[in-house]
Amino acid sequence: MNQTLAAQFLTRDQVTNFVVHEGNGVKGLSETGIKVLPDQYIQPFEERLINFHVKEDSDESIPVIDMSNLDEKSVSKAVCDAAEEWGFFQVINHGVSMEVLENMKTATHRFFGLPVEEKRKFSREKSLSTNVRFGTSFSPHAEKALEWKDYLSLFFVSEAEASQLWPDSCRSETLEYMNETKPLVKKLLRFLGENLNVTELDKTKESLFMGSTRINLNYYPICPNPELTVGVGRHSDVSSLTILLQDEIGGLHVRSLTTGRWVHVPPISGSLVINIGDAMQIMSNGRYKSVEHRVLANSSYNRISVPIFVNPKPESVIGPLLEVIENGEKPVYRDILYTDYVKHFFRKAHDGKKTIDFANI
Ligand SMILES: COc1cc(/C=C/C(=O)SCCNC(=O)CCNC(=O)[C@H](O)C(C)(C)COP(=O)(O)OP(=O)(O)OC[C@H]2O[C@@H](n3cnc4c(N)ncnc43)[C@H](O)[C@@H]2OP(=O)(O)O)ccc1O
Ligand SMILES: O=C(O)CCC(=O)C(=O)O
Ligand SMILES: [Fe+2]
Repeated sequence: MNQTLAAQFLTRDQVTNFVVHEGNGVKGLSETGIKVLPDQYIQPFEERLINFHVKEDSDESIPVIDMSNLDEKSVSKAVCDAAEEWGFFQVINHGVSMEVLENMKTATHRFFGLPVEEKRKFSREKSLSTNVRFGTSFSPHAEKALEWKDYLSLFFVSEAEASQLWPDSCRSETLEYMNETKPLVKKLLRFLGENLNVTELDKTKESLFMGSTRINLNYYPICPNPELTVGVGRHSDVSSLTILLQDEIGGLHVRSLTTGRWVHVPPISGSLVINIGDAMQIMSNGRYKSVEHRVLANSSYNRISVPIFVNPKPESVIGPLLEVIENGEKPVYRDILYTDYVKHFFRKAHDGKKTIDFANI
């Protein structure tokens, strides 16, 4: 342990205890004013990549799609092309009001600004339900190097359950954000489905594409040595589709499928970032891509983001859709129980695109 940190925390275990077990999170650690990153946050060289293969001034960028374009066919084509070529895009004029988005960001800051004793009520150890979880990093028990991020993860069951279990400080704003994005989610899924010969988003398809929802409130505090660590390590989401609200700080990077380079996702005021998740890659038999992404830490600003993970129902069996393989296409994934897939994801550290190997034939 280095000299500066030793003045505040004597051992590595004391840091882990303070951050993970006492529930102070990396926000608490950052607010002690530490000047040097504790050892357990130091990522292996190849995972840091701060200047390596990152081209800020690159002519490569994820598509920005204007959802208000009256030519629905061209919007649908842009969405499906982006899902195939990038797995990521931003949408503007998407129908979710600026007020709802701003309220969500304010509520996120309000939750993380609560005293530790209040946030700890939602920790894995204390939470009244596994559907509500306040934590840090991704999977601290499984990780060799921790991530510089705290989160509140909310699995939606019903408004009644949310009113019992979700924190007062952010409940109504989160529910409103979730409800207001639903028409956008349905439209995107309709476009993606039609392109796969799924003619209607009926009850069966709704349950497969959007049968469950998880919302995470992410907090990335100021980091003393961002070049040595990550906010979130390389991963792909296990969702069907993720809708992400980010603030104006930036830091999200996406791996380009054409060049392999890391491309920054620049914050655009009022926009939402959309990405394809593993479940959709599997159901489309690999046509839509669930792409690796990661978040850099930074030394100047606290950053927040709020992803809505739109998922199959946990008890759904997912595999390449009949509509996709009935024309003779060879299935490249097997059928799996979605909840088994998600458990596999949560039980290991982030490892890029490896989760989907679980579904390989
Ligand atoms: C957190 O930082 C993240 C998160 C992400 C997430 C990206 C996504 O795409 S999330 C989409 C998730 N999908 C769903 O929520 C679908 C439906 N849900 C389920 O199938 C289940 O709720 C479940 C998530 C599988 C949990 O099932 P349960 O019966 O409660 O099983 P457990 O035994 O309690 O949990 C299994 C295993 O996972 C760990 N875990 C569960 N939930 C979370 C969570 N929200 N955050 C972290 N870890 C979680 C749990 O601890 C268990 O592990 P053990 O080691 O204890 O066995 C992307 C990037 C991020 O940085
Ligand atoms: O914070 C971000 O911009 C992205 C977070 C993310 O990838 C996730 O929570 O799955
Ligand atoms: Fe993600």
